[in-house]
Amino acid sequence: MLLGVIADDFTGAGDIANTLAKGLPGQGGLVVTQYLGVPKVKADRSVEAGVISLKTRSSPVEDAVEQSLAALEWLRNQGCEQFVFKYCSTFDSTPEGNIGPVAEALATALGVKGVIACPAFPTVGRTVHQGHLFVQDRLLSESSMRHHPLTPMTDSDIRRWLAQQTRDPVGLVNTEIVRSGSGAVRSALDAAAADGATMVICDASLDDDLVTLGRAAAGHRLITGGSGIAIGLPANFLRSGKAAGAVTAFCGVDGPEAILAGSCSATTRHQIAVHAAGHPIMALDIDAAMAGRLDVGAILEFAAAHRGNAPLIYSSDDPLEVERLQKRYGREKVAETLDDLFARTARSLVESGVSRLVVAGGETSGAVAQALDLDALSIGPEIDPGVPILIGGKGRIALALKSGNFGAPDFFAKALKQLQQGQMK
Ligand SMILES: Nc1ncnc2c1ncn2[C@@H]1O[C@H](COP(=O)(O)OP(=O)(O)OP(=O)(O)O)[C@@H](O)[C@H]1O
Ligand SMILES: O=C(O)[C@@H](O)C(=O)CO
Repeated sequence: MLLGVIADDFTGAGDIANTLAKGLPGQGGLVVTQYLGVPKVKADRSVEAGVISLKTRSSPVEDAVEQSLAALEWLRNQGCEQFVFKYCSTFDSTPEGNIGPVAEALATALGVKGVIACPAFPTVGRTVHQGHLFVQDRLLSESSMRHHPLTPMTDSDIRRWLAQQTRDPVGLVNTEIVRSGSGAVRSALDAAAADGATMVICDASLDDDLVTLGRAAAGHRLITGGSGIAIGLPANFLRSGKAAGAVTAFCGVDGPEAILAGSCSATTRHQIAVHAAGHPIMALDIDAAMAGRLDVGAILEFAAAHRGNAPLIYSSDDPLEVERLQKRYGREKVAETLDDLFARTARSLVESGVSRLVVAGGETSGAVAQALDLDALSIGPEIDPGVPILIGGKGRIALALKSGNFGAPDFFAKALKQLQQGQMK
């Protein structure tokens, strides 16, 4: 294994696994495996990039640091020479963490400073200018991320946001330097390190900027960012002859299906509305769930009754209703109860024969994937930007774990079809 990725959520892990497997057009990517949690056994020797999915984005800081260091240790033991800490392209975090504390702990363990921090993912409209993060044509703090249930993003100046979470000062490499080439970026990172910065926000608004950053990162022990930061990394390993690259055949999975949505993002709620126009949907009663009165049996009956017609079960709601529930029961308690509900539902669905499962939301996907005990997933073709088909488990389950904000309006129906049909990549 050459490259090790520590991802702070499960959908983000799939996102970067997809980027590494694809590589640059015409150049190809790496042989990638996505692990669910820190594996207990050694990796297969064929794996060139290992992506460890953690569920640490919203966990207490100390837990996030401990789990990330455990992941680093395992990846080091597999021989990795470079490590990526993958977080969200909308920089999901709170003033306490977890991006800053985890990144500084990894940097200390690896003995490095002047580390790239770049959440940009231009394909889905996330760009960084003078250290400010944009979602399409809006500043992050003016996008729907302002109302995120767990990590409301109220400051677009991610240098200032990150500085609240870090011990060391945070540096900036702006667009002018990035457009001057990888040599200029390397010098700027060295200068920031000499000034004491561990984390250095790097501007990027085009894939070409990310390719430049990727080239500048060749030989760096640690890189941090969204999946975009990985665009240029496979080429470094292919160019040096260390990696042979990936050619993978993928066959679809034919079997019963279900869709679970816990994301409350505007994108997911729109996708649910589009799906509802032609398919059965079931809204979960959160008050009943909080009172322990929500029966998984009723969800299974709904899924079984609508087998073949893409049944969707969701908790997703608008910001006002989310706020009401969080005020009434407490944010953590709601998240814990819904994670548990989705986990039990997914396990029962798979036990009842479901073998194609689409899940919306990083926390929700984490709860589901952990409940299914899948260990390692292979990466299939991309459904929409940032969302690959994933295959795993003894019974061969096909999954699409969708980040809350990703996917076209008709994502749910399209994903189920692609999980079934498969295609060569
Ligand atoms: N009706 C609801 N009321 C309150 N909270 C909810 C409701 N439905 C879901 N939630 C909470 O919202 C959170 C959604 O997080 P999740 O990571 O699954 O989606 P997301 O943040 O949109 O996705 P991503 O992390 O991929 O961007 C979960 O913690 C879930 O418990
Ligand atoms: O970077 C992103 O936006 C996604 O991969 C993600 O992490 C959402 O959970």
